[in-house]
Amino acid sequence: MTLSEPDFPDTVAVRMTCDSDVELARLLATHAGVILLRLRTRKPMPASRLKADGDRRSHDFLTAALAKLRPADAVLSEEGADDAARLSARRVWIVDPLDGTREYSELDRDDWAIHVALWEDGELVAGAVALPGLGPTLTSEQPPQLRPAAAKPRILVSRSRPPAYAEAVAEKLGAELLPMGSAGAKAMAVVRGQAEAYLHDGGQYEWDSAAPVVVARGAGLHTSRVDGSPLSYNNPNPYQPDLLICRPELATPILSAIAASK
Ligand SMILES: Nc1ncnc2c1ncn2[C@@H]1O[C@H](COP(=O)(O)O)[C@@H](OP(=O)(O)O)[C@H]1O
Ligand SMILES: [Mg+2]
Repeated sequence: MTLSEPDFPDTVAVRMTCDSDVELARLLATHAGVILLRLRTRKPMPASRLKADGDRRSHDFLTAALAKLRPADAVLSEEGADDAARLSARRVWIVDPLDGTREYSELDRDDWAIHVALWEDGELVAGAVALPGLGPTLTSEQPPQLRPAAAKPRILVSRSRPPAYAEAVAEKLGAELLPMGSAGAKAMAVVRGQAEAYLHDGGQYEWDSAAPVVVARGAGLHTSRVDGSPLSYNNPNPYQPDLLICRPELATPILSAIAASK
């Protein structure tokens, strides 16, 4: 695969400044965001085409850049064929080239994201989530300081597929549910103090949560499955159907409410 002309100079710039894995994650996610913003604003096209082109272009950029800049590492991407070599690799980049694909194709929405995470020797060690519609790319190393929590907890859920028990959990906690697209956008809204929790159940894959989770951990948030068990990455089957990211003081109350509501 070759890099397209407008992308190549940026990749050269990345190569000159990318000794740090977290900095590389930040630069790649941010640049993929530029590619996606450009595609979205350049000329009108049907939503189905925009989604397909966005997924493909961002994936092509990320995988070509990683092949060039980290040739010894494996990659697990939502948009690529899964290569079993990742199961014996020490370092695996877990990427979602466009999370919130549906929202990306709705031109007035900004709840979509690019996820770049690095798994090394059994753990997520670095990552970045770009939010091109909103501006910032957040990383596991320099997340913003957590703001004070709202008195009435705000729990983010999928716009299209909220957990069946979400209403019951919210009622038990005296919380409100806020629908939003994209796992990365929801997780970063918790990091940025716009909500207290993100709850998902019913289906998801490792690339949907790897980068959001490592950034959220860097910010001091709780991350787990909805039964409280640890999240684990680079598994033979990357299906990981549920997720809780929340302020640490809400972990026990939310997990108890989930257990009582499921
Ligand atoms: N039930 C389900 N099964 C598989 N993937 C799901 C899912 N619910 C949500 N997801 C994925 O999780 C991400 C966030 O979803 P949502 O916006 O609904 O919260 C989306 O990723 P992509 O946009 O990368 O496909 C979506 O496809
Ligand atoms: Mg996704």
